[in-house]
Amino acid sequence: MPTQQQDSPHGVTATVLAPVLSARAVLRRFWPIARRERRWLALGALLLIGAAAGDAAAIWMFSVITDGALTTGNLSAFWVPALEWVGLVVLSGGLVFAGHYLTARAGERFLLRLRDRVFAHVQTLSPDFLERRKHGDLVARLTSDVESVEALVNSGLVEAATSVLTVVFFATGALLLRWELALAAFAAVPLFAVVAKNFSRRIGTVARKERAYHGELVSVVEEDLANLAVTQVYNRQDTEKERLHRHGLSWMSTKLSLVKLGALYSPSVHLLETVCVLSVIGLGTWEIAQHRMTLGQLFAFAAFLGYLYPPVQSLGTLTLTVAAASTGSARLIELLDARPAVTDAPGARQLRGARGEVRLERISYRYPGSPQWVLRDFSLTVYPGELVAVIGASGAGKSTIAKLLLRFDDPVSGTVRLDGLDVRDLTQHSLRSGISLLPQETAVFHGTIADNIGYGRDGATMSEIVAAAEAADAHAFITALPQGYDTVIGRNGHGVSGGQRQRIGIARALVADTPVLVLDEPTANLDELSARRVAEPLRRLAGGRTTILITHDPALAAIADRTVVVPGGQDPHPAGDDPRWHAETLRLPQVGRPG
Ligand SMILES: Nc1ncnc2c1ncn2[C@@H]1O[C@H](COP(=O)(O)OP(=O)(O)OP(=O)(O)O)[C@@H](O)[C@H]1O
Repeated sequence: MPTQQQDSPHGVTATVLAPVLSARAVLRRFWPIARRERRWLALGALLLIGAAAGDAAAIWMFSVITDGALTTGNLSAFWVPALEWVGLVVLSGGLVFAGHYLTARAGERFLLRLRDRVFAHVQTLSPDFLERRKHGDLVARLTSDVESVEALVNSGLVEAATSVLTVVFFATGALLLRWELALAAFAAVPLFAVVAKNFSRRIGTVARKERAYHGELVSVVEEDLANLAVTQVYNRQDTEKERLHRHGLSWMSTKLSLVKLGALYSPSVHLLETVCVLSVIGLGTWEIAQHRMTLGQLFAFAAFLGYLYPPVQSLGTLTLTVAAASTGSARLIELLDARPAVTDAPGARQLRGARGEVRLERISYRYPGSPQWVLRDFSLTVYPGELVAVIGASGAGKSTIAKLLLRFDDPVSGTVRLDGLDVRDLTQHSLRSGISLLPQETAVFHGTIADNIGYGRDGATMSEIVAAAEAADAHAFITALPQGYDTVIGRNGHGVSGGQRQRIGIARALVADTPVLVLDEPTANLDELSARRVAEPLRRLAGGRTTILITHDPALAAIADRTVVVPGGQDPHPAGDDPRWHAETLRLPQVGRPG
């Protein structure tokens, strides 16, 4: 299935529309998720159908009052049917209320479950897969596309059921009153169907464009907000404003096309409806003149038709809902069908109490879709408690080693072992419970500093958080903040410096307290002073743990027990011309415990 957007090598984004799916395909795929809601949907639909039956009976009362009281002037014939009529209105009002509430509740619960399910699936996908996507487009899929599926699977189905049965009630009423006239009126129904089909086809095409443009717009907003500082530094506000405006214009024009089609649909159907009702009144007048019908019956007949056409119209509108839902569903299915790069093997084992021996055995790896080998026959053993610096040219594959160890993907050949166990035989959850990763820039969530440090381990206590912050040399700066550990930091670590953010990351890793630690260029984004300040906490963090320290910084590499070079990459010398790299360090063996 094609993706919604594809980036050309030149960075120009082409919009690729979602494929067309039939209503049946959408239902087959998503109906199982509505399983728990089915009885509530059925009950809601039954109540709404009951309300429609109440309305049909009320119309009958109208005919009784017209013929019994109105045309004869007999007031005593008015009260009983009038009271019955009021009773019916109260009853169907109650049924409408309960029916709408139940179906809406079922719809919302379906929405919640579908969104949870899609998000849970997204969490199984590799970070590389998600990085290739535009985040804004993923956001659109998890929000508005999920809603469009709900509109079909729940509300749509209930509407279809109630509309069909409502049509049956009012059609039966009309047939019972005067079947010849009723058949003449029904002759118009195929006309409604033709109009609805025509509109739904056109709306379907525009809706697919609208969804795609919406995804693009959300992506641009997301990217612009994330990169606001760069925009301001390079004075590119106008460029970004113009870009957002352009995407906004595309979305606006497709939305207006949708509105135009929707707005044209209603009057077209209304015109059709008026012509039908007038033809029936004309025919009915003739029937009255022939004494085959009373005035009350003609009024009731016209009322039945008045109630009959709206559900016919809403069945037509439903085809428009299907068109929109088809687009949203296709985009969700594309995401749901994306297979995770790795899954737990059947019978995968739990890793418990790891000692922390890491062994890469003749690993070869290339990224999916890339012809280029990143690692060829690469081997490395890191013994429990050992701190090994991994260096190499840019692009040599150092970070790739970290990804393979954390099992974001599996090597094409070779084996990654933890404590002698092939990581493919372990559950991903238990494997990752044994390894912490400290990247170039610590990711922070919108929340307090305490929450961000405690993120390392579910259930971490405040005293553990404070102890970790002390060991990470973060306690002093945290307590100097007016709110201390309760200071809220934004998603981008707003309010704390790069070095402080890394120390929060170190504290988080200390809280996690895993036997294996991967430090992926932890000082790369820091100035020399901050980098030096972080070195000691890093040493404390690494103490007693198996640590792989990926770095370009010779001073930081000096804290390692030994250094390993990853061959390849773009730079002929792993550390450039920096004389601080000790030639002998670079020649240390890659496999085997150092003497
Ligand atoms: N998701 C990806 N898809 C395709 N190729 C990738 C991906 N990530 C990295 N690469 C490529 O794999 C190679 C190794 O990347 P990696 O990030 O492991 O290098 P590195 O040694 O850590 O580099 P640096 O020191 O610059 O961080 C590079 O050529 C890179 O372009």
